[in-house]
Amino acid sequence: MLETQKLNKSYGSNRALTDVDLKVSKGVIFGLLGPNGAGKSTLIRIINQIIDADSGQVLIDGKPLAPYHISQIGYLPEERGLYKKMKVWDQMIYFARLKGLSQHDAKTRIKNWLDKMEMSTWREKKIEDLSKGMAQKVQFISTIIHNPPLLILDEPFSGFDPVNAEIIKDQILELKKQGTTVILSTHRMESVELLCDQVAMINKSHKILDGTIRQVKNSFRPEVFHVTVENPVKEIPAEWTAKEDEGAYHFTLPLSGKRPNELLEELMNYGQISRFQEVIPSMEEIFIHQVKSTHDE
Ligand SMILES: Nc1ncnc2c1ncn2[C@@H]1O[C@H](COP(=O)(O)OP(=O)(O)OP(=O)(O)O)[C@@H](O)[C@H]1O
Repeated sequence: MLETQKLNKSYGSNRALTDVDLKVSKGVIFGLLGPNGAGKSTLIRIINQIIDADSGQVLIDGKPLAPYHISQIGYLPEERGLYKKMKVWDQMIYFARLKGLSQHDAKTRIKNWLDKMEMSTWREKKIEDLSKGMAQKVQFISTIIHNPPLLILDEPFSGFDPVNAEIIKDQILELKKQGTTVILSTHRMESVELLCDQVAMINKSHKILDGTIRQVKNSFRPEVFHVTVENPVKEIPAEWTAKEDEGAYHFTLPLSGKRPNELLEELMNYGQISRFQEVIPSMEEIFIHQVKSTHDE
């Protein structure tokens, strides 16, 4: 659906993107990750044709990025931009018409979305009278009202309480079900784990890793297992520093070159094994590890 090839961008002597190659498959939720100042917004602005890259190119469905692609992209920027004096309904009609919808389609879709987002009673309120979360909902609906095949969401959950964040999350999953490709830029790693199929991480203008969540996690497996032995029949070695709890011994062991089954077989000599579970790092742990290790270079 979207590909970037050797994208470069500098602001004066400040490099924001260095040879960034990305491939976003159709219909996936793609997490664009990276610490503050990594270059994510710059990349998003290039895809949205707000700024130009210094070199490299962006392809959408195999075609070089062009002005006609703008109508195919729904973009929720990090800095929200609504007209404070306008009423919710008028604001939405304005955005929908701007995206090329007929008056009739705009009205039908906005009504549906306001119902879905539990905002129907707010349609005559001015934006300035809304809470931050409500205004965020208005902006979210305005972003997706024209059913764009590509959605770019920059921190879509910021400003939402957990209940409303859940509503937005469900809507993003629903859009994915309908075939929308979503690029999600967020610092909330738990949302990334829940929502994303693929991720790419940018740090100091370079892409430092990418792949499916499973591939990324597999490449950071520490090859360590959590083990529990119930009522051991043999003394648990002291160096395993096991914690005892009512006859159950819990400890963590590295594979140390063995295959998991070999380790398990060895452990079975100690008694009933009620837990043998590989330690899989969270995306949060991987993020922190990667950012710190490139920082130390
Ligand atoms: N308009 C600008 N002029 C000069 N430098 C800029 C400009 N916009 C961004 N930069 C610089 O480019 C680099 C990348 O910034 P960018 O905003 O793309 O990062 P980001 O990953 O989106 O960060 P954040 O998570 O904080 O939003 C940073 O060093 C930033 O200071």
